[in-house]
Amino acid sequence: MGLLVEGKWQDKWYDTRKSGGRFERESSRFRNTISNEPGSEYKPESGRYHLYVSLACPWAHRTLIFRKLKGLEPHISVSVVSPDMLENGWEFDGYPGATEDHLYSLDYMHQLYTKADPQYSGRVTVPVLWDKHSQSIVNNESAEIIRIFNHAFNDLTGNTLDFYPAQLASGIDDINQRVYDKVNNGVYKAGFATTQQAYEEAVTALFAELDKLDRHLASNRYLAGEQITEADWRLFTTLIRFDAVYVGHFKCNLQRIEDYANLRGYLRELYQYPGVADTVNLDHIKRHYYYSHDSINPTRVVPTGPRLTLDKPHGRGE
Ligand SMILES: N[C@@H](CCC(=O)N[C@@H](CS)C(=O)NCC(=O)O)C(=O)O
Repeated sequence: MGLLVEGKWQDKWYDTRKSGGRFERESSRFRNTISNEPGSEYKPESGRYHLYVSLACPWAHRTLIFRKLKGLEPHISVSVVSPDMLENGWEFDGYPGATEDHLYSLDYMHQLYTKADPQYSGRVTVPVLWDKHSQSIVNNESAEIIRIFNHAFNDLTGNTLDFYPAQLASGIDDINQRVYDKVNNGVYKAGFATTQQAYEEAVTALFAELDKLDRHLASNRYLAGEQITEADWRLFTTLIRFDAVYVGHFKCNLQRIEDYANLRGYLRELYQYPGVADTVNLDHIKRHYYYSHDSINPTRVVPTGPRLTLDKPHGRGE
């Protein structure tokens, strides 16, 4: 675990001293888009782009789901890093279910960042959407990559499924903001807190939001109403990791998703949505967190359980 400083790798854990033990996520640096607009540097073309992901990472997982549901697999290739993120950060080490770096046979993700910008300073995160033509990073912010996947390649794929429809956009944005702050990032704030107070703040806000979402799902099939949207997929990648990792490793243990009357079935339904289960790798998920964060789990022992019920009937149609 570390970061790049002016292009040089340094092995450092998150510094929470200045923020009262609170984990603060750095914003992503590469924020370009892909479009057919005149003057656009990055045009939607088959075979031109490559996605770098970890199957463990909830942010990268969003992009894999959109790649799958939007029919982009034949057009955008993928490399999968090892779940073990150790002193060199994300790497390609032959772990089962991971791949090599299909483009450049690099050993480490930080080498990809310095290929894009030799003076790069900052964290080396996944996902990364890479342009093979200019050999640069198009975007490394998952929230933007899924928006790109949602529409930019529609002419190429003929897939017009829309997970961010204009008439629901402002509602989706509001949900995303709450879910990001309290749930998606909330579990990290709880898990990486280094003071009791910072942990309690995060865990209290997290479960208040989960309670609220569970109540909402008692009378609504999905977060933004009657159709699945981006807001659901963004919540899904945290929920699928929750009982297996966040309850134990990040101490988010007031209750499990399995104990929520509505979130339980909702999670099963999204997991059972055609194609989605193929994007879920629970071995990478458990291994990454329990093995990589040795300041939280110094023995690196990965738990055997829990037994999950993701394939059981979801009952959401009723
Ligand atoms: N805002 C980014 C966050 C991505 C992110 O933080 N990914 C984690 C993995 S789950 C990572 O690569 N962390 C490495 C680090 O922080 O050094 C996004 O959503 O794309």
